[in-house]
Amino acid sequence: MQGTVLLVDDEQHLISFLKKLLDSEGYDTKTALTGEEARQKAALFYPDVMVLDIRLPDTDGVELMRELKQTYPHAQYIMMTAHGSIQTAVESTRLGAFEYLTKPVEPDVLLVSLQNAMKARRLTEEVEELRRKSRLLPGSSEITIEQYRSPAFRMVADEAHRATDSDATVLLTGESGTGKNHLSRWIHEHSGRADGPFFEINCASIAPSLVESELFGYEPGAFTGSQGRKRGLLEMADQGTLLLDEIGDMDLALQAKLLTFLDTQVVRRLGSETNIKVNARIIAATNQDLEELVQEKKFRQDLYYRLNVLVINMPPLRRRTSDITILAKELLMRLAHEMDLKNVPRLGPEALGSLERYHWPGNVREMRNVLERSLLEASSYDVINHVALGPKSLASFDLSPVTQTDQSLIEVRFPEDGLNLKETLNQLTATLIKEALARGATKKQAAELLGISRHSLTHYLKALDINA
Ligand SMILES: Nc1ncnc2c1ncn2[C@@H]1O[C@H](COP(=O)(O)OP(=O)(O)OP(=O)(O)O)[C@@H](O)[C@H]1O
Repeated sequence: MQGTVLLVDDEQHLISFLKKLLDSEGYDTKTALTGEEARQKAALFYPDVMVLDIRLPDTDGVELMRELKQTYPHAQYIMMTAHGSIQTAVESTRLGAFEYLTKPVEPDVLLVSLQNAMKARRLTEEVEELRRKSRLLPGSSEITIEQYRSPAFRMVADEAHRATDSDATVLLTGESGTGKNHLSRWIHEHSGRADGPFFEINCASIAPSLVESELFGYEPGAFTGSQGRKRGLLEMADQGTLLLDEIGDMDLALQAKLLTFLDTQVVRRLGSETNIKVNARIIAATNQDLEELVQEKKFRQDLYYRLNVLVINMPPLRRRTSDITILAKELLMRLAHEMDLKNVPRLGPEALGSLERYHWPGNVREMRNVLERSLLEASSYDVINHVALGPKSLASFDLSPVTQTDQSLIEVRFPEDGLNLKETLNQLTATLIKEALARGATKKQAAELLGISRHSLTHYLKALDINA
């Protein structure tokens, strides 16, 4: 389809003739005989281009354009005028009309004008999209997940590939900063919807009532203070993807509305009776335990089941130690780009060792911050020899089971005569390493089980005096 056009003129025969002409050229053509009808049709169909007669029975065409432009600023407007009102038509271009045509309108002239207006319409959309992308994530089109080799992340990559092959709703879980948002973009950009829009909303950072109007949109007067008309993100994400970040924080009443949307793919703006069919893929993300929230009655069970179809669990960075070198390179590349550096800095062996030994409570986000700080503090931008890790480095050691399937707990015996943190953690590290050596046939496998590099394993064996 070429796009949606709204023709507004009170001459019924002219409108019928033009509609036939435009339909045959592949446009989705809507018509209106009055200003009031034009307002209603515009609200229903969001035309890309509106062709307005300057003289309408109930309103002045230029006034109508000025009004519509406020609600639909991205649409393009073509004015039609009889000879006597050319001055007014010229004035309309000053107010933002794309062009004016004099009556009787030549079909070819109208078609060329429409084609150009459609092009301009698409261009504004593309510029908007580019602006949005560059604001959100520089170089987002280069997101890659193939380079990460840790077993924990390979599982993620496999699931992500599965997600690109379907339109199913995806649930991304995992600690804060593990890259859920990042992965959702990858899924979008590698799915059949890559040419469609990607939008996101964080359900925790704005008030529940606002989340609802952002998602579903509204009509004038839908609630106190609502002015104008707004399309919701679900509508805007048509043919694309919408990320609902922090879904665990979504209000219960809104959860019910979301569930209805997922079942029907139909949206109704607040204050409207009209159903709008939307084809948007939903990715939901959370760092909370939704099952626990269901038990606490803070999350609807039916919605949980509905979301729990294609679940991708992002592993914390401390379980992806063998990815650290590559991830650090990737982050440095992005930082260098953002800081306009000529070369991408390298990491010295000592700095890399520190990154691998650290436990990353804030995950990838923390690593990015650490590298940024180190870059700012570095004396040269060629090699970073030192990374400035936070004081939390050891205190945040993860005591939960190493794999999801392995539910066995590790007991820590606290010394009676004091709680020496370093000693306790060393004891725990040694226990884990011995267990990994017993389970893995080779040192390489043991290192993989532990999620660390062979180099780090050798370091620990030596430092903790373990006989392999
Ligand atoms: N593979 C990656 N390569 C480069 N940067 C990454 C990667 N993964 C995550 N990041 C960066 O790390 C930061 C945190 O990632 P992201 O926002 O995706 O995490 P999140 O899990 O969605 O966090 P939260 O739960 O707090 O919303 C972002 O700056 C993101 O660009």
